[in-house]
Amino acid sequence: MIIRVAVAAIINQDKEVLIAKRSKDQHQGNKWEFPGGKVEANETSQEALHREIMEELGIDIQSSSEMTSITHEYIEENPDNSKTVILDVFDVRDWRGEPKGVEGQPIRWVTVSEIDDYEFPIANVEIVNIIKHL
Ligand SMILES: Nc1nc2c([nH]c(=O)n2[C@@H]2O[C@H](COP(=O)(O)OP(=O)(O)OP(=O)(O)O)[C@@H](O)[C@H]2O)c(=O)[nH]1
Ligand SMILES: [Mg+2]
Repeated sequence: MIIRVAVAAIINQDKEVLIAKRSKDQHQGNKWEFPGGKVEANETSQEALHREIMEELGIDIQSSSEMTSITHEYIEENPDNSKTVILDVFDVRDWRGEPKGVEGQPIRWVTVSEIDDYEFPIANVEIVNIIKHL
């Protein structure tokens, strides 16, 4: 199974990035993530980004730019549960509204020097590296 995912590196004027905690029942549960979700059929990654960020954080992205795209294969003990994710990552600096954990998920603004204190899915290593060097 291959799934395409649109994710946002939302960066504020203090150069902090917004992270959210995945619930324990989700894939890669209890880890921190960059908000976003699966791209649906008949939707571009950017459209999915805007939709997911409104659903999860209640903010309206005004502009976004492509940051990177990462392909990662999660291999599970049960091969039926293995999946390849393609993360289309966007740099977001401009939005309307105040981000909230609409789905009850904890959210946090973190600085580059704090980011290593948080555990992310392995596929996110490259994203974290890019953010550190912005
Ligand atoms: N949102 C998000 N998903 C990530 C990240 N890194 C990463 O490997 N993923 C993987 O991407 C996949 C899809 O993300 P998701 O669970 O947010 O999808 P979604 O919002 O549509 O969720 P849903 O299926 O509950 O409706 C998951 O398997 C998740 O583990 C990340 O930083 N952010
Ligand atoms: Mg999601």
